[in-house]
Amino acid sequence: MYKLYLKGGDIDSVKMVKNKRDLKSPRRRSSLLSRAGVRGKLSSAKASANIKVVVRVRPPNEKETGDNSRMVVKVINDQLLVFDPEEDSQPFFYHGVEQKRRDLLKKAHKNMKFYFDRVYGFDASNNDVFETTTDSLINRLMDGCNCSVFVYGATGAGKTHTMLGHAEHPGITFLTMQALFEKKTELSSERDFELGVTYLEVYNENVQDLLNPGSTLHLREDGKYGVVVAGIKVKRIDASEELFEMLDKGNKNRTQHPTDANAESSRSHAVFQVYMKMTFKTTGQVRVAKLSMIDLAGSERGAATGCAGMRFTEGANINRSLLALGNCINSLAGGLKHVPYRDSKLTRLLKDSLGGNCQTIMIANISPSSISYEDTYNTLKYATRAKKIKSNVKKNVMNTNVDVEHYSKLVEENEQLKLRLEEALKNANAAEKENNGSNDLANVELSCECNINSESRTKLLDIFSETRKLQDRLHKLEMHEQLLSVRRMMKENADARISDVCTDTPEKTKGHKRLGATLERLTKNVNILQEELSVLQGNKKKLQEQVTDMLQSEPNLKYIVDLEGAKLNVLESKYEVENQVKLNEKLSEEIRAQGEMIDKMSSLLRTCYLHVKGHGFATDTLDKDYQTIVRDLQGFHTVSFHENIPLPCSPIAIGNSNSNEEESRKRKLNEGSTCSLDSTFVSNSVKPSGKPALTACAELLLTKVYKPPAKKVARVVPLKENRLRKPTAAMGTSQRFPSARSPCNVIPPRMKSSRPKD
Ligand SMILES: Nc1ncnc2c1ncn2[C@@H]1O[C@H](COP(=O)(O)OP(=O)(O)OP(=O)(O)O)[C@@H](O)[C@H]1O
Repeated sequence: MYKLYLKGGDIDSVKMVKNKRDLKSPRRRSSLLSRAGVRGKLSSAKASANIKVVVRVRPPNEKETGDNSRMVVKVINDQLLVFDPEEDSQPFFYHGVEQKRRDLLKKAHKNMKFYFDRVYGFDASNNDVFETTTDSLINRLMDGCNCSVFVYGATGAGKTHTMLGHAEHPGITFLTMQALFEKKTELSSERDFELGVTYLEVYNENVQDLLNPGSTLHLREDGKYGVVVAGIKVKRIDASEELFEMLDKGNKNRTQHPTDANAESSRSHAVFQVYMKMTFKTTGQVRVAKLSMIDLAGSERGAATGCAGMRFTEGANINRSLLALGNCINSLAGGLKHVPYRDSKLTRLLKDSLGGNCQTIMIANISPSSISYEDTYNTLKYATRAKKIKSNVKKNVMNTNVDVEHYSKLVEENEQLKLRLEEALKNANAAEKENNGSNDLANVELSCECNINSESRTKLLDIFSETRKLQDRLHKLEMHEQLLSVRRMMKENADARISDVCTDTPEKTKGHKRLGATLERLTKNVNILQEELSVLQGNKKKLQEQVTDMLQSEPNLKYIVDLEGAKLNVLESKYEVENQVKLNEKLSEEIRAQGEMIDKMSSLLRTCYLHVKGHGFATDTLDKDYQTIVRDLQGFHTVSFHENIPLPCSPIAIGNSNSNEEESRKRKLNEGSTCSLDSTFVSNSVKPSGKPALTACAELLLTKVYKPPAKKVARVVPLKENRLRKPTAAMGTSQRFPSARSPCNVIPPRMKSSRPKD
């Protein structure tokens, strides 16, 4: 029988479980064991493609060391653990005779073997976890790749301890940021860095900013960073020391309630994100990267927390979003095309961490005690499924204006090189003609001491001609794919808008279906194009290899290779610029359309607000939210690092609003404490007065800020008199429909003046 020799001892009796049949068939068991052995060796080679999954077993707490519980997790080595191991066999007597078989009255142990990229036992510190997980992400971030870490597990399993820790044992968030700052200092001579952080929670399907608590925030798709939270304030930090205080402050705002399992149970999903922009000082190349660190709420069953009422509903909501997360993990692991990210806010937020352009690490926390038997088992199964997810990591290198300039320079240089080489070849031809009176190119090359075989030359030129054709096709496909991806992103945004604006109406369902179908089609087309692209890239590579081989055997061909290579470079640069121009056109169109839509929405919002206010139904929160939107329309929408917005933000004049809140906001901006790094709709031109120019809709709202109507004395009107008249054709429009422009004229006097509470 196959045996596994591992550091922790001989474990050939342990099962590697895939499905229930594995437990029954000895043949399948042994084959699984051998496969497991192979997998152990291969895992590191595949780690970059798959989500890295690690498991941390926390030490038992006081309650768990009592008599009523036993340890159900045994760490065998740093990649393997056994769940519910068989206990050392105790002699079992029946009628005074020792039995060979075990006590049949006792429940069978699962004795399941689980492999992960890493397993941490009781002794592992936060620093150990950091060194073997997130430390490796720093270099990926510097390359411009998005990275995510999320901790998963039941309540009290040690998620917050791992993620945040405390002053003596800082968690991986702090340790990672510390390492990030060290790297930043190391690279500061070659790159300029801009760094901003956000900290938010998803509680009962609402997203809240933990650093600036206020109204609920919405999610949006962003071309650069994936899913971002619209309107969230990005806080600039310059040193890791500021971080602990900031996280502590954010944590105090986090929704926590004691449960039976944990006195300080976090009942929300907390997401800490770092946005980083790096500009290379020499080339001007820009890289952006996002690091997300997510502390998920407990995945326990309702019974484990002993919760009822509100807490039970809360638990149900937590489980719903974790269920959605589980469904996404299942779809991704199964390689399905449709992944239900939209089922919850949590999965929308984690979309790019799970299935997108992101290097992801999942840390599953478990308790070793039999008290948490079911939860631990579920967590281990969840983590095993997550291991199958593959992510697509690529570098976020932006083609900024600087890059376009760079390309134009390259085009120019290549053009010159091409001319020079053509000139050289012409001269060589002419010289050869003079000498031999022959037009034979082989002789021409002889004259310039190249000694090129004409057959090789023809072959080489054929290869280059083939490469040019491929290049042309590649360019067309790339352009198509790029535009399709942008369209897909826009459709996703439209889908998000429908979800936010409409209630569950047939129109919404219809709209959703339509958009869903378009999205599916676009995704399919993008995938087809990507496949074709990779085939073409492969062909191009083969041609390049052929050229390299020829060069090796005939170094004299170098002249031709240089000339043809230069031609190709020119072509490539031209295509790059063309792609960029097309993309810019498309994005400008989208921005224009969005601007128009915002104008319309602002107008409608104003009308609605005036009506609500006029009827006396406006609550303080509504007033505040309205003023916030007015301010936001000046240009704080999504998260991005805009070229013209300095960090920390320069003071921004806020139209004619002079409320206290406005003052405090200006003060904050002056201090540079918080900073919205974005400006999707901000107009960059600064008026001579130093005030930034506002968008049309912001101007509209600011100039027409609601002025409350003169107080009307409530008039008791006899019911008959107050009855609404049926509209007739003879009536003017203003009589039939309340006018948005003159709300006070049509608002009937209120019988009772009572301000509604929030
Ligand atoms: N590896 C560890 N070493 C020592 N103590 C730990 C470890 N992991 C967790 N603990 C302790 O266990 C308790 C519960 O941990 P923690 O609050 O991190 O759980 P949690 O999974 O975040 O729970 P919840 O989901 O309810 O917030 C804390 O008192 C914590 O200090």
